[in-house]
Amino acid sequence: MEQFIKNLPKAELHLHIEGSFEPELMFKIAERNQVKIPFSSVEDLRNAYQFSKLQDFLDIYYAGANVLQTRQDFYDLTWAYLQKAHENKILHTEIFFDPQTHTSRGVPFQLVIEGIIDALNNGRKEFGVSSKLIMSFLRHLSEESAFETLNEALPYRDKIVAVGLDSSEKGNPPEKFERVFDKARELGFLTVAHAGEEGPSEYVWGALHDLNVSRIDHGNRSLEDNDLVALLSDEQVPLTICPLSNLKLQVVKDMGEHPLKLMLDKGLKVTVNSDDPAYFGGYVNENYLAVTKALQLNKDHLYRLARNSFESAFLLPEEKQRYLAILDAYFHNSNRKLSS
Ligand SMILES: Nc1ncnc2[nH]cnc12
Ligand SMILES: [Zn+2]
Repeated sequence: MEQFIKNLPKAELHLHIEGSFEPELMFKIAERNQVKIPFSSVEDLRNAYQFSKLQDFLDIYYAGANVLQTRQDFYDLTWAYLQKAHENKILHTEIFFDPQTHTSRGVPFQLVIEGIIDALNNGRKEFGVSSKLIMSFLRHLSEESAFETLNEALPYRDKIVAVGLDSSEKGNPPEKFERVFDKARELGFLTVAHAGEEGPSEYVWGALHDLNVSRIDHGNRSLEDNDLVALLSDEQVPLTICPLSNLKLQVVKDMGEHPLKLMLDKGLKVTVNSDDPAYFGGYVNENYLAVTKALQLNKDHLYRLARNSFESAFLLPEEKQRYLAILDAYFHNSNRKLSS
């Protein structure tokens, strides 16, 4: 099964580029920029990655991002992820970036996005990995700050497919950003939002109704509301599920209790993603493998998850068809080998 997952063609739809910042690269860039990290070694830093809730992680994640200062830094960060993506048989990836994490420290928006875009272009050229960029607003900050960020993005309108919403969920409901999301949609951006990770199922309703999202990031707590489950299933709203993230942030206590299989059984459009792989112990294949082992998933489940990932991507219908044909060929070939 490990081999089947390793070579399974897939898309990744929930990946924070700042969350792919591996300690080794963090130390290298810190040295280059002459910034001090309050840890004596890579191991020391990794040992600090013990979280009991989302906020524990966010505190260390924002501290780590402080090291990033130049266009080259953002290039190196994104390039390192794309190499992992290619190794994980990701054919298409949709990457979140959090501009406010950087602009609030005086790092210009332009330098952040241009470093990322350079690497994405190179990933397309070197690996054939296609990509989209999603600009995420930090929900613990104000509506005004989100509007400022949206304005800064305007020169890059054609490079950003969607806006998203992340950071501290509890106490920062989707409706806080209703007007910014209205404006973003008016400007032609698609919308997504983190909802129902730690926050209640009401936030998933809010993301759907107030922010008009095309996908829900996480959405685990949707299961607490049967009417919501019915709507998500009827409308086939994609959920970008992140199993290792859920375990590390104690959204689930044990992988055996992860609701992913239940969600599939309820007809929800579930995808598997890595969220912040440098902090949560694995890239997308490790996420597939962890749920496969803990929930006894079979190849049909895995095919369904990979299929959902392409179907839920912000790609043109003909691009999706091309990827789905690659996936189908892989799946049929692997079944043929099995029966011969
Ligand atoms: N899992 C997560 N939830 C909310 N905000 C995030 N930012 C990065 N990862 C996140
Ligand atoms: Zn996330």
